[in-house]
Amino acid sequence: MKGIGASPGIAIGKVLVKKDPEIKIEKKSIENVDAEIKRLEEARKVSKEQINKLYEHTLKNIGEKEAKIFEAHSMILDDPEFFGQVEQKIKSEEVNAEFALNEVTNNFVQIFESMDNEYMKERAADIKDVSSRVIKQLLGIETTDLSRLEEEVIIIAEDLTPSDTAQMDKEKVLGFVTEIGGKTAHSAIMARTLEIPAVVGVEGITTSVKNGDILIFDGEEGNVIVNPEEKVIEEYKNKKEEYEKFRERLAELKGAKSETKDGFEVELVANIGTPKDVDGVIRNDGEGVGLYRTEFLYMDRDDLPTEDEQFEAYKEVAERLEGKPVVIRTLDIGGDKDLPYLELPEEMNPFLGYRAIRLCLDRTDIFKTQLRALLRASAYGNIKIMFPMISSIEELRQAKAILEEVKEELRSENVKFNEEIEVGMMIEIPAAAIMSDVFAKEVDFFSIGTNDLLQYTTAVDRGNRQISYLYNQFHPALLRLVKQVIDNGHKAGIWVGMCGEVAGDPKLIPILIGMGLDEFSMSPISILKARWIINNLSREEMKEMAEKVINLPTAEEVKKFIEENIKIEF
Ligand SMILES: C=C(OP(=O)(O)O)C(=O)O
Ligand SMILES: [Mg+2]
Repeated sequence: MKGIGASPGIAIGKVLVKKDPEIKIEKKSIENVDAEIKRLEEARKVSKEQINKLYEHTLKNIGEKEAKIFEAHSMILDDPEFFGQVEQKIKSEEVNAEFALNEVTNNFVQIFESMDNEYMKERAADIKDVSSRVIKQLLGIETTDLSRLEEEVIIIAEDLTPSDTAQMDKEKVLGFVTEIGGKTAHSAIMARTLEIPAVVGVEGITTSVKNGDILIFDGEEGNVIVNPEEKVIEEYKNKKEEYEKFRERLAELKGAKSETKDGFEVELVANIGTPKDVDGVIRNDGEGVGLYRTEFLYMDRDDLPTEDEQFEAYKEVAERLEGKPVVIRTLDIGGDKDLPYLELPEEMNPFLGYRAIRLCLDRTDIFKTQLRALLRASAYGNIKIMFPMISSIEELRQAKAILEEVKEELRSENVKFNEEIEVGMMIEIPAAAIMSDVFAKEVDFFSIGTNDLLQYTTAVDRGNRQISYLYNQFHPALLRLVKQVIDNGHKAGIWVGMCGEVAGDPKLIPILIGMGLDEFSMSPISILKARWIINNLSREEMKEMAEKVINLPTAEEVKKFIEENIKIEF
């Protein structure tokens, strides 16, 4: 089977299908009401222990914010109103506990879901989650608990939610394969951060394998082989060994310069989502952070993060990077990244809607709080501020004006910050790329966001599997825009980086070197390989290659040209 390679590495092992079993709840009349209530109490107690363990595991391995979800679950389990109603039903109707619990759950869920409020709808999901945990306990149904695995496995699932990936026991999970998702899906980004091999977008995988089957997959190529012959297993074992040797060789590049054979030096930096991801940046010798996606600070919680909470997170990253550059992007919410508690209106075209800088310029309370936190943290390291989704000069000027207001506020309060802080913008909307000569005069740097720039340039939804064949990073239209942005930036004397997935694409890195890109920002796990590639290139030769490539008519031809003409021996 074939999917999209989402996180490099080869996995060989036993399958564990993460499927939630079908739950059938029958109504039964019972004679001993007290015994039934006791049975419910018992199931609640075990569920409580499970949730506490999940909380501890998440707190220790992921973070406080991610653990909060289990705190909420625990509170539901302790809710006297909710469980009081369940007991009442068992008593008055003399019915079994699972039936009573299910009925009460349905009532609550219906009420919450009918409210025109995203936040309450989310709470309905929490209640369902907790209730189904207790019901499974009552029925003796086992579910796959990804944080407590008995043996090493490859996880197969329809999709993995952030809390699934958060719970995973990295020691036992050899990798995962999902039906849903593309290279930029949350689960894919998470896999790369955890450095676990993964393939996404494999249609039909959950029904074609069963627990205990042997599976092989290649997280780079996206190949998945079910129950392979001994010969194939041997072949992949060798491949895996080679890959591991390759990673060891790459490890020797720690501390080396990121420069071409003819001395063109670039910066190889990392994309991160949380302060915890800095571990991976340091482990992989990142030369800084080129994109800190601050959305995650705002997600999976019930209210906005305070200025101090944000300050602590930004400061931690800046300090741990010890003076290396840290580009922090202001809130890029909306599109596929929802914040239920903001109660954003439903939109026909969320990717073209009220989001990112548009939302921030409207909700200046949210924006200013973040800018205050960013500026305060800038006193502790080399922070640069970056605005997402800029489509017009007016937006950029407005954002900068608000930043100036906040600076003035801090000055009047005698709060220290870096007066020289660099301010840049993402180039991820075609209008910004086309106008980059104008924008370049008003910012300190550009960072090209190819994930969105490709989506908007080709009008192809980056997450839609049905048309994913059209979402092609080799599209010459994208490459022409990239070249134009780099040239315009350089003409105005500013540096140009890239933080979309293209920056870490082994086939396109040589072309970007040819175009003169200054900074490459990617998943930490891709950094050393990128350094290897760059160390083996000649800038002069790549200049010519880039020239040729942007004059080819199709993505297919671009890819073929690169494969045939740029050979890098690993
Ligand atoms: C880096 C980008 O931002 P995000 O993936 O967070 O939209 C991009 O659009 O390329
Ligand atoms: Mg983007």
